[in-house]
Amino acid sequence: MEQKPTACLALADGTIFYGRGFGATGEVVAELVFNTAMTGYQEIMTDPSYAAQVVTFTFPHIGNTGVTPEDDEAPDPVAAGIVVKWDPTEPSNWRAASDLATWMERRGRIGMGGVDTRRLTRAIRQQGAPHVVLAHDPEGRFDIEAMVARAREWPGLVGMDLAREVSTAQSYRWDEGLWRWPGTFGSERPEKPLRVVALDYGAKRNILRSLAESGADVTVLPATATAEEVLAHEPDGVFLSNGPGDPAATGEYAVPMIRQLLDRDMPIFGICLGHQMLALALGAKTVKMSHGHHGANHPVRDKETGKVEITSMNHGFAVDAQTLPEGVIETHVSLFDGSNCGLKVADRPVFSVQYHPEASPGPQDSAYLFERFAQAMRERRGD
Ligand SMILES: NC(=O)CC[C@H](N)C(=O)O
Repeated sequence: MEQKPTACLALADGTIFYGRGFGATGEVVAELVFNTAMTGYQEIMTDPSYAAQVVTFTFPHIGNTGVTPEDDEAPDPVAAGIVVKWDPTEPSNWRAASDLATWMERRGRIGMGGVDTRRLTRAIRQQGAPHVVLAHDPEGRFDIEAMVARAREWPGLVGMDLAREVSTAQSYRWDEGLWRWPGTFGSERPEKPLRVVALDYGAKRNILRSLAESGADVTVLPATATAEEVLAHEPDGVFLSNGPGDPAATGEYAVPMIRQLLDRDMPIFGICLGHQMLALALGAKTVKMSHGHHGANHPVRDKETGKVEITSMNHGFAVDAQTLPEGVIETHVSLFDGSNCGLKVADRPVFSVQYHPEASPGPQDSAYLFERFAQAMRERRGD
């Protein structure tokens, strides 16, 4: 006998997908994106950049390795829900502290299995990332009309400021301990660590970890910190993190703050949302992409060396390279669609990338960027 569907995904254009629910019950409205990574579902779901987004994975087996707190990029999953091909099975992994469905249930995240994710991904590619309602009800009661209407009425991510919502409320020192993640200088702290202020717009832990591994003492400040508050820490450099939502919607706090930092000779490094906000502060514009880039094997060309990096990506907005002002150089481009993937300010230690060099999940080709930032700070300090 056919099982009654216990989960339902309604797209704003009226397309309906049915499946089996797992994780939490309830309903969420969000943007739907597809991610092509074959591993790293936990890092993806806990990446705060996925706020207000439901993720469908093109890889069919999600949940096989369970979840472990060590792989969290934030204390809780942030993606609004996930849609997968096969129902998650019992994990087969000695590191697993929980299975995916139980973890999602405890943390209020909805999952839906048994979906033709190829068809769904094709729909996303054709129409752009759609607005959707994802619902899980063990009784299988779905008010389809109301769900479609809710998806239609949802305003979407353009103009949505989410960075300050997911940011830390209090400043803190990143102190996970290098003994746990020995990096380029082993388990020893450097004698005179570089002082980095990291603005948290939804920062992933592995970015803070990577900064620490490159020899930095990292202080994390809330998204709305002022330039005075940043400079009060006497940093050797300032890091602008990844994060959710529309970069242009941070124009009231982040962009003017970054402009003030640019007036100093301060080394600045930005990743993803940080890259986009830096571009805005420099006078460029950002645009919403059709369905964005979400995966762990995106090729990017370094325009200066010609070298190709395989990168991890997660973004739905992009910097419009045509709008970069004089003196700001495009350093990296996507080999998928030619979109901007990096910039630097000529003759200044200010640079940023659209992709994720912290490789969590994903390849480590771009780890050199953390060292480049450290080098820029050492030079400025005269080490
Ligand atoms: N990972 C990120 O920082 C994403 C940046 C921005 N929210 C975007 O979708 O483009």
